[in-house]
Amino acid sequence: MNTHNVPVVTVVVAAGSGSRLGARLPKALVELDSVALVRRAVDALLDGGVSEVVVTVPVGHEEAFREALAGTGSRLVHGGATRQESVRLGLAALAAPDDAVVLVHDAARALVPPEVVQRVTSAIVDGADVAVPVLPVVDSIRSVVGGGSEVVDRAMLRAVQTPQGARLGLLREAHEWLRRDGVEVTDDAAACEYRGHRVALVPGHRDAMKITEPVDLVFASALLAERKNR
Ligand SMILES: Nc1ccn([C@@H]2O[C@H](COP(=O)(O)OP(=O)(O)OP(=O)(O)O)[C@@H](O)[C@H]2O)c(=O)n1
Ligand SMILES: C[C@](O)(CO)[C@H](O)COP(=O)(O)O
Repeated sequence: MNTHNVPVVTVVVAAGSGSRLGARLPKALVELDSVALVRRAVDALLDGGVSEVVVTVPVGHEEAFREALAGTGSRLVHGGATRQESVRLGLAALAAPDDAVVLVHDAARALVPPEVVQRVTSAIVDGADVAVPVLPVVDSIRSVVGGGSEVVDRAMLRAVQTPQGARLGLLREAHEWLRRDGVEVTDDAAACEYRGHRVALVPGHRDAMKITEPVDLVFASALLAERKNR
C-alpha cells in the first residue's frame, strides 16, 4: 500500500531477449513455478504500493505479455534496442505528474520483496534525488591492471539492484540528456548522476537477484520454496 501523498509509478523493463538464459521465449515470459517472471515482478511492485505500471516488451510478443499480465492493469509499450532505450520509452509512456515517484525495475529481478520497493520509495519521498538498493560484495575482488591484477578493498563496494527510484520529471530529463549526448550507462542511478544528482543507497535483498543464466532459475526456485518457510 502507498502511504505517501504522491503517486508511486513504475516502468518494468522486460524487452530484453535473455540471450544468456537461452530460452525459446523472451526472458520475462519464462515461468518460475508456473508464473512468468514479468508477472512476479509486477505483482511485487503492486504489493509495494505502485499505482501505475508501464511494461516495456519486445516486438512480436505483445499477446503473450498481455496474457501474462492479465488483471494487473499494466500498460505495454515496445522497448528499445538497449535497456537504457527501453527505460526512456517506458518513462515517456507514464501519465503521472513530474513530481510522482517513479521506480524503474528489471523484470529479471522477479523476486524483489515488496519491502525493498517501499524502502526505495521512502528514500525519494524523504528527499533523496535517486535511490538504489544495494548489497555488500561477498567475494574477494581483484582489478585487472596492465599484465597483472591487484586487490580491491571490497568493504568499499556494493552490488546494485533494482528498483531504482527518482522523481519522474528528474529521471525523464536525465534520460533525455543521455540520448542527446550519445552516452550509455548501465542503470538509472548512473543516468541521474550524469546530470549531477546524488545517489542514496538503501539495503537491497538477496531475493532481488537478477535471473541471467539458466542456473539462476534453480536458485530462484529454491528461494521461493524457502520463502514458504519464513
Ligand atoms: N533492450 C532491452 C534490454 C533489456 N531490457 C530489460 O532490462 C532488464 C535487465 O537486462 P538483462 O537481465 O541483462 O536482460 P537481457 O538483456 O534480456 O539479457 P541478455 O543480456 O542475457 O540478453 C531485463 O528485465 C530486460 O528485459 C529491456 O527492457 N530492453
Ligand atoms: C540495472 C541493473 O540490473 C543494476 O544492477 C544492471 O545494471 C543491468 O545491467 P545489464 O547489463 O543490463 O544486465
